[in-house]
Amino acid sequence: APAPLSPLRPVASLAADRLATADLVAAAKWGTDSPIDDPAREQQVLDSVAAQAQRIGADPDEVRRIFRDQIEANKVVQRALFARWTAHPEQAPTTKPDLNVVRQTINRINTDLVQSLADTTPERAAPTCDPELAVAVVEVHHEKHPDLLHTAALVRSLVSVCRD
Ligand SMILES: O=C(O)C(=O)C[C@]1(C(=O)O)C=C[C@@H](O)C=C1
Repeated sequence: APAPLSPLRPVASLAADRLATADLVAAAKWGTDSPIDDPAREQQVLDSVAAQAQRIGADPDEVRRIFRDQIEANKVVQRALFARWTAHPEQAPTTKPDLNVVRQTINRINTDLVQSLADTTPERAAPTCDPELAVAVVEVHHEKHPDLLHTAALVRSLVSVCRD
């Protein structure tokens, strides 16, 4: 019989999907005046996920904190890619995605991630949360085989998932 999946796998999996969008965001911004940091967009993301959390009975402050980490991790990937493309211009992207389209994808992932956080409220409060989250990260690493940068950023994005 297959081993049971970590209950936190959907959370880790969606966080990984969200981080995969950082490559597209970076490509959209590369060579333009749009900075990696967009405080107005961050505020919009945080207000929107907090409102959704409120509607579905999750803790809005906790969801806000977790999404601050999601955004921070996204910027870690974007900054690393900018540094790589600056040092190795031949690796820079040759096509530029539409940032608004990428943000629509991010919005959909945000919605699913808030739902997964709400669904795992008891697991995230349990003393088993840290080991289960570690297992989930390994499972996602094996499933999606992200590179080291994205796996390191994934770990960064999940630091507030386990409640106290
Ligand atoms: O939408 C962007 O411009 C992004 O870079 C993505 C993102 C996010 O993770 O949601 C990250 C950094 C920006 O400051 C704003 C939002």
